[in-house]
Amino acid sequence: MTMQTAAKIFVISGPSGSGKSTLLKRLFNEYPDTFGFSVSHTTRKPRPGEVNGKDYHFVEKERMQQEVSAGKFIESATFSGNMYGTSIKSVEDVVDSGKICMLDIDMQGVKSVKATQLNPRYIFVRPPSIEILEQRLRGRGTETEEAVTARLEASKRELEYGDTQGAYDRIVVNDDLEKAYNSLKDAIFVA
Ligand SMILES: Nc1ncnc2c1ncn2[C@@H]1O[C@H](COP(=O)(O)OP(=O)(O)OP(=O)(O)O)[C@@H](O)[C@H]1O
Repeated sequence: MTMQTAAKIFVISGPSGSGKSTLLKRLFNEYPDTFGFSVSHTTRKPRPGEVNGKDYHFVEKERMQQEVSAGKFIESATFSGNMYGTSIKSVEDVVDSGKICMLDIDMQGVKSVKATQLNPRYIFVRPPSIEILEQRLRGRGTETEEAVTARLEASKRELEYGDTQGAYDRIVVNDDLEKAYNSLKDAIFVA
């Protein structure tokens, strides 16, 4: 059975630790052929086994800088000297391949997508509270104390924006995972 979706592109946003990856992982597992992620660009060198156009679009720094300046990217950032980013075209490529594109991006990315013609549906993944968000971030054990503090600080702005009228089409509260997952599917699929 093929199910109809409410859009061809979904933006999934929310504070770090709110559960975006957890929910998307479940979705991709349950519907392995329906959804896709866009392929990011990077200026770092490919690692052995990495395939250009599949793992990343590997590009020269000068070219990527030009394309970022030309507004061809939804988001871009530099980590330890290497640029990373999501181009508008990489999102369109997923749709052209017949898949529904899932974009996991932050608030700045959301604002940037809103300035494009992509016309996605916007879903906000909200933690039940800042306290629980903090517990989960610490529980994940992937961040230094400094990074946890920075993410919690950023989450305040993310939550504020999430509460802004019209910022998102749907809010998924990630308290009980099962309920949150059903609420996500409800936002994606058309009955
Ligand atoms: N409903 C839930 N109940 C309890 N724990 C949860 C729930 N959802 C997610 N978690 C846990 O919270 C942590 C953060 O979740 P996850 O990594 O999916 O967040 P994220 O929004 O993708 O974060 P980031 O933006 O940093 O990638 C993980 O350890 C995950 O297992």
